[in-house]
Amino acid sequence: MSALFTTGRAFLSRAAKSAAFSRSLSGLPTYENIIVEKRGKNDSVGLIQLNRPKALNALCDALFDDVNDALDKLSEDKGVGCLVITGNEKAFAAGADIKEMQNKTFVDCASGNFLGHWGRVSKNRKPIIAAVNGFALGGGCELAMMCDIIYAGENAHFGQPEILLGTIPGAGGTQRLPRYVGKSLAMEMVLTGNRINAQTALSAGLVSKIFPTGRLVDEAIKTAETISQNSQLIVALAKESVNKAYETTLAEGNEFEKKIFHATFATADRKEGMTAFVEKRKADFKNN
Ligand SMILES: CC(C)=CC(=O)SCCNC(=O)CCNC(=O)[C@H](O)C(C)(C)COP(=O)(O)OP(=O)(O)OC[C@H]1O[C@@H](n2cnc3c(N)ncnc32)[C@H](O)[C@@H]1OP(=O)(O)O
Repeated sequence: MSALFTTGRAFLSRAAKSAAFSRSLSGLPTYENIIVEKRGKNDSVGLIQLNRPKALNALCDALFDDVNDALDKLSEDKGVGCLVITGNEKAFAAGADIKEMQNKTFVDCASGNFLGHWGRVSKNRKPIIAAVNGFALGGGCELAMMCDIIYAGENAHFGQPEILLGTIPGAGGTQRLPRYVGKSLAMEMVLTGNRINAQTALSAGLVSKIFPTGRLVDEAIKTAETISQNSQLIVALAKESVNKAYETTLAEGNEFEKKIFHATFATADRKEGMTAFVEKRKADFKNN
């Protein structure tokens, strides 16, 4: 399988430059601005690599359409249990495409719901890990925060520099960043445009682990593989329940959790998990 992937990768990077939405050797579509592969044991991890290196992966509309389409395809794939989004070693993403935004008017933004389609990332039912090397600025930082777990490479830098462009974060930065790092640091970042490095991001709780730059993606894939071995059904419920903590009161969140917890007892996977423990064997989840 790994030989096929090597071939597939070489093919993808050439194909990605030519026709968008054609089919690759692995059966996944190829895109103009991203590379999509399946990795890990049994192809259980969907890897999306942002691929506009000359523009430091600036998030133009077309790139985000590619990301949304790939997420849809990977979500429909029953063999894929977890997704990883990454960039390259210099940049995860340097933000929304400033050149594309430069001449937009208020009417363009409001009538076209500018950036509205970005929010689909956070609505995906499968868990998503952001593997961030280099710059994660503006929309890049916001994209990482839409994911469920953020791992950073040692050279990662996070920031919300929109203030320096005369605007404010528009894809969740003012809402998610304070929830991750607290009000004071979030305010400092949003009001000054200053960046934080990987170490600060770790101590502030924005990322959960730091890895050497060259190992980051493999480590993210390893965690994604571990998640993929669990019941996809229960993983989706667990993700929904954790995310509730950011959207509701403690009392409502606890109520929601209890209902979901009780609901797991209606699944075959809950029965299998507990039976496997008692029988001292590995659980064989069927996602039902
Ligand atoms: C979501 C919302 C609401 C807002 C946003 O995200 S606004 C954007 C926020 N991001 C930024 O303000 C970062 C902008 N970029 C930079 O400050 C720098 O590029 C850098 C510090 C990340 C890296 O500097 P470096 O000197 O290493 O590289 P550059 O020569 O500046 O860039 C290389 C190449 O990439 C183009 N680039 C970089 N970022 C963007 C961007 N966000 N949009 C469009 N293009 C971008 C840059 O223009 C240059 O290309 P050219 O040489 O062809 O101009």
